[in-house]
Amino acid sequence: MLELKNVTAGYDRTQVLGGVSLTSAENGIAAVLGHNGAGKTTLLRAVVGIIRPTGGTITFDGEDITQAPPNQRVRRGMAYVPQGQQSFEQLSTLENLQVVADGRPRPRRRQLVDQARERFPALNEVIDKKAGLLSGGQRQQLAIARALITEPRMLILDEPTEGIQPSVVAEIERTVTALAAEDGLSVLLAAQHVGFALNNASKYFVLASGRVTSSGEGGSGAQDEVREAMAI
Ligand SMILES: Nc1ncnc2c1ncn2[C@@H]1O[C@H](COP(=O)(O)OP(=O)(O)OP(=O)(O)O)[C@@H](O)[C@H]1O
Repeated sequence: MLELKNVTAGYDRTQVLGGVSLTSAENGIAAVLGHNGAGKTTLLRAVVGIIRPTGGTITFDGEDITQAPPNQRVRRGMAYVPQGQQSFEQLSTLENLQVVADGRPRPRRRQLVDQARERFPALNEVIDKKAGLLSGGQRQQLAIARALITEPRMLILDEPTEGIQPSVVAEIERTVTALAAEDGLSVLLAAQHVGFALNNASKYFVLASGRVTSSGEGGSGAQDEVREAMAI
């Protein structure tokens, strides 16, 4: 579905990605693993079009989208949840969901909001609370729920469980796994911590200094190789 070939990208004169090639997992999770500063966020930004590659190609469903603007990528079915759980802080949880639903065809809006709430039942407990008053875990769930309302085919998550309390982490992990397994979403997940991302991934890519240094099939069997590649 998503394929990167030899992608180089960075900021002004700083090259961060030094020629990255990878392919996503069809109906599964592709995990991009790497330490702080390895280039994971930069890679996801290039995928969603926030920064343009300086070289290489990105194709999505066989179409070259290397230079396509972000809105075109969204229309093609990408949904990006950046690190930091952004939402409208002054709006309630429900209003945050409805704002996204307003961009969908009218007859589907209600159903899309309901489905997102079913995926993240914890949101129902804070449905009228302002998003700015939610916990980090609740905000992360809201951010993913908002992304789901756009009915994506590919969900792109940047460190979705970073800095979140462990009980909520497990819930987010369960839901992300279910979205891939049951809803057939392709998930591209950037993570620093190997455990969940690797165990539930169909494939993994270790990124170090903007290059893929190790890749293979996911699952617990790959732990040793990944830990060695990441020197942990
Ligand atoms: N807006 C920017 N302008 C210039 N350099 C940047 C910018 N954003 C990131 N960088 C640099 O790019 C490199 C890779 O950062 P990136 O955020 O992609 O890594 P990461 O693997 O996602 O790490 P983290 O987990 O800390 O976000 C770092 O050296 C960082 O300083």
